[in-house]
Amino acid sequence: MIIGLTGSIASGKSTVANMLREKGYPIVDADVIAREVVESGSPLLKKIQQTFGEEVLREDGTLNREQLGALIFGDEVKRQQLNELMHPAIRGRMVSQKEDYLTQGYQTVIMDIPLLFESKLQDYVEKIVVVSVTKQIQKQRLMARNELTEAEADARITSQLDMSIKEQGADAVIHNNDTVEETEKQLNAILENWQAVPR
Ligand SMILES: CC(C)(COP(=O)(O)OP(=O)(O)OC[C@H]1O[C@@H](n2cnc3c(N)ncnc32)[C@H](O)[C@@H]1O)[C@@H](O)C(=O)NCCC(=O)NCCS
Ligand SMILES: Nc1ncnc2c1ncn2[C@@H]1O[C@H](COP(=O)(O)OP(=O)(O)OP(=O)(O)O)[C@@H](O)[C@H]1O
Repeated sequence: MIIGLTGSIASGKSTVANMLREKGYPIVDADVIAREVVESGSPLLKKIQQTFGEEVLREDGTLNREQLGALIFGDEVKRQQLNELMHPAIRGRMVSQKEDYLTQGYQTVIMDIPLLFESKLQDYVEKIVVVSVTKQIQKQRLMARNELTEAEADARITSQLDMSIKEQGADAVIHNNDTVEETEKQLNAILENWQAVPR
């Protein structure tokens, strides 16, 4: 079974993915792949530099993530430009990692894809779990984790689809407003219900 794990920024996807990893499920992580495809010296990083300017590179030639984030969150046109450059490469690697895990004999593969709904990737998975939080908790956790101002946090939150739309498209919703223990209980119930074993 291919399970898509999604939610909104700072809703708790990585927290849930880590629980799944500990239980032995293989995880395809779109955010990790998004870092790999722009490694220093990669053709994609060169294209990003040509599109957005020298300032998105650090002196050592690596991507300046804060700088690129400041450019694209809050500027819809630039964000779409970046998506068009990066998403085909990210999708290709996600699919090949998933195939590798299936070949290795795993019965369930988790695809952690923050933009699953925004990028219309529903057909890449069989079941969708949405990790949801209230707007207030989401903003608090995002500001704390990324050391962002309220305006910066708002720009990131509004660059994604509303949580209620994601919940409507989900096969199961995990409400991550309480303790991580409460979140894990909800996760366990879903896995049991779907009889989703790693191997
Ligand atoms: C702009 C970048 C460099 C900022 O890096 P930074 O380290 O600050 O953030 P990080 O990569 O950890 O992403 C954090 C979260 O931001 C959100 N996010 C990232 N990119 C986007 C985007 N293009 N549109 C909307 N939300 C996004 C996701 O919820 C993601 O989980 C980076 O997010 C990026 O390369 N984005 C484009 C690739 C992409 O779409 N990634 C999302 C998963 S496919
Ligand atoms: N139940 C919880 N209680 C308290 N803090 C939590 C809880 N769940 C997650 N957090 C914290 O909230 C922040 C966001 O969680 P996490 O990184 O798992 O979200 P994410 O959805 O993966 O984020 P992103 O979309 O940015 O990758 C982290 O700092 C995490 O430690």
